[in-house]
Amino acid sequence: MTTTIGVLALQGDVREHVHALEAAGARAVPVRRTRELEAVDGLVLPGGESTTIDKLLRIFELRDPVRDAIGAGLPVYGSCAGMILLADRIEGGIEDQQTLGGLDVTVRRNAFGRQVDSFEVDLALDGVDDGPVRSVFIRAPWVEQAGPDVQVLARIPDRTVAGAGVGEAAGKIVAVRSGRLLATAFHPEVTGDWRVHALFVRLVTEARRSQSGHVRSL
Ligand SMILES: NC(=O)CC[C@H](N)C(=O)O
Repeated sequence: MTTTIGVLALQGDVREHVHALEAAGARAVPVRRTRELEAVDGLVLPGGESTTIDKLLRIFELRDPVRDAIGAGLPVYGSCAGMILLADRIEGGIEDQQTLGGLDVTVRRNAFGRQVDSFEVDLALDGVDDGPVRSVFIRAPWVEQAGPDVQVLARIPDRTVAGAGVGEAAGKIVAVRSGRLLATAFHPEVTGDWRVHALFVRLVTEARRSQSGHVRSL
């Protein structure tokens, strides 16, 4: 059976993730309702605006169901705003901004500066073979602090990039994994290189297999 992955479709670049997931071999469906959430093997939280997605999650009454699903072990990949939503702690959020949480990291929102400070860079990513990944940062966060169980997959290289505050950015963590949660500060869905999505599809497929194995062994 094909792995089905939902893309939270409240705001952000939903279409790009649907396309990337399908190119990486999964079936991809938009998720706006609880019953749609219940039908997926994994979920992508897209790039966009974390403050808006946070508000819409509450309006659509999806915040608690998504939090519960994460707590129950649903594999989730967050890209940019999605990384912010997965973080347990946030710096630079607006008043009352909440995250879904699950990932033991502190993210700094808009860490690289403003929209004009957006940039691209080639990153070596742990778990992704065949060379560096072209990584697009658009008003991106970085991970300020990661807990002991969080695996760092990529950091900003020393020689770097255009834009304000970049000296400070060298060495910052921009991709992490913890159990079934994966997050990148950048947007692999816009580059035509589907290796990060393929990594997530593998993670979801393995989680599904180990679950059905578990059910069989009961
Ligand atoms: N490209 C993005 O997803 C930008 C994230 C945005 N700055 C936020 O705070 O949500």
